[in-house]
Amino acid sequence: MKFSLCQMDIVPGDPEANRKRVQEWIESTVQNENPDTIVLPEMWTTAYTLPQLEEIADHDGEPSRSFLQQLAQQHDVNLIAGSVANKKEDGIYNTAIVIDRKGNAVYEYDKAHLVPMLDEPQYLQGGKKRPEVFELEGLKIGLIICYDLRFPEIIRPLALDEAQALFIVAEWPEARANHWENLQIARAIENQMYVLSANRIGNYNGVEFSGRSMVVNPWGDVLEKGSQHKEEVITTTLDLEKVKQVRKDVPIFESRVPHLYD
Ligand SMILES: O=C(O)CCC(=O)C(=O)O
Repeated sequence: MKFSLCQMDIVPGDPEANRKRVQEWIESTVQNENPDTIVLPEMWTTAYTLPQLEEIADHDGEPSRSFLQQLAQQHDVNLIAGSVANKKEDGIYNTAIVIDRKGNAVYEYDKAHLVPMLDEPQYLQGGKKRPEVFELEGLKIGLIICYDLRFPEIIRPLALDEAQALFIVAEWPEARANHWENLQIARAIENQMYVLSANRIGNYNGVEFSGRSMVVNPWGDVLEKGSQHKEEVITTTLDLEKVKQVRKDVPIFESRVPHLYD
């Protein structure tokens, strides 16, 4: 399966403008790269305009879900469609959305860990469920949102449930770019799976975002890395034999001692 990771800038607080941009990104990515799956960054409808979210967040995933379903179907492409600010009954969540190429809503996940450094806990609710493995065309996938990357506790169960690739949708700041890069490599090595990420670029409210969207193989080799400042599309294919091979060569899942871990 061929994946295109969209390393975009985001217009703060203007979902309509961002939907227009995402539509253009999807159209040009399909035309230029012909991927099976396109990946978008975190909170791409609004960016981190937290005090405005009461007015501009989606309601129960709409209109983003329908907008993405229509685009996926029209362009015959799966969408790991980043995340959006999403108002539900008890507050606003940071919700990741996955749509398949037929326009089916395959999976949604509310970001579990809220970032104190960006004041998320003041404005958002943390997701109540851990991420689960879902499938796109036979590939077993885990999906997390940005700060979740710091919590191996929620990523290990995805590997134990046979995920072959972990996707990270993000707005990770430049100030902690070394954590961004090294944690992705660590998660790939310790879980012996591909790690692919789509991070935003640009600035908002004095925070510079770090780009550097990545593709890391299950051995921990960085196969692709976006630049720091430029909008770009990174396209890659995955060799699933590599997951099997690494798990065979260093059989950590057979060496685990679960009763020591509680
Ligand atoms: O963990 C970090 O340093 C950044 C996390 C973040 O920016 C986010 O989750 O949006």
